[in-house]
Amino acid sequence: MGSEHLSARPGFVRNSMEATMKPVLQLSPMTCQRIREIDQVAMEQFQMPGIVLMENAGRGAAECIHQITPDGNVLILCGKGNNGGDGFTIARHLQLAGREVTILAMATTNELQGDAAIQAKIAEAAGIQIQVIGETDETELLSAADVIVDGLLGTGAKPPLRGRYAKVVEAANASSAIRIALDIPTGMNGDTGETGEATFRADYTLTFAAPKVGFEKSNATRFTGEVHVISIGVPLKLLRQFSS
Ligand SMILES: NC(=O)C1=CN([C@@H]2O[C@H](COP(=O)(O)OP(=O)(O)OC[C@H]3O[C@@H](n4cnc5c(N)ncnc54)[C@H](O)[C@@H]3O)[C@@H](O)[C@H]2O)[C@@H](O)CC1
Ligand SMILES: [K+]
Repeated sequence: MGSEHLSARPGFVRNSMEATMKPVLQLSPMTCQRIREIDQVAMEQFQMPGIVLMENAGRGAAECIHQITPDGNVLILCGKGNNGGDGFTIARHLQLAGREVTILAMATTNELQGDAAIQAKIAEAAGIQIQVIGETDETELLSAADVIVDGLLGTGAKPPLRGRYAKVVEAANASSAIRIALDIPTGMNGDTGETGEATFRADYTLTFAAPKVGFEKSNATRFTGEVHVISIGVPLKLLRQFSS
């Protein structure tokens, strides 16, 4: 029986956000350092490899993006670290959901390391279109996008933005696309909420594990937009250790 008949059956749970499980415990806002301790404890005490955390983060963020913007083409900006790794992961899950996805990477795949390099290689093998900054007309890509996802910098970076990051952020802000930031809007200090001259102005920020304390500072919401917390799949016992 084709799937089209399934959805006609009463009570059929459509494959939507409601079907996604949410942790029973929401963590209060934390500093970037405290968040990185969660990742460390998850890896060292709970034997969770970093790539598993990244896969959970990326899949959860992709589901949320697909819910917020059910259609339109998606341009994912990927930095050189694990924030970029999340972007490569998201690309695969959105493609799987039938979305048209393009990646604009700040570095070539062989310049990446660790979990980000793994996710980038998987995206390459999956045939996802990856354009590298400087080797493509990024303004054309940015102006053609319906949705722009900011996977440039997360908890591992502090403004002011170096190199081409500021130019890409300003071009993204000038576009008419819906803007979604991963973890922290690039250009914002996650602990203080301070923003440099170039800060990604997000309509939504999908932040991992817990909100960042900087999001509560004055005028931070101008750059975070609506904040959604995305689970990275760490055990409830770990969340309990970190909930004040
Ligand atoms: N296992 C984990 O640690 C997980 C981390 N996650 C993601 O990983 C992110 C943290 O990743 P990283 O620690 O690799 O750091 P980021 O990816 O935030 O940034 C680090 C990279 O940015 C560059 N950089 C730093 N400051 C800069 C500046 N001012 N201008 C330009 N470039 C700058 C650094 O050279 C480095 O290449 C989180 O924000 C989250 O998105 C999630 O995947 C959840 C799991
Ligand atoms: K970001």
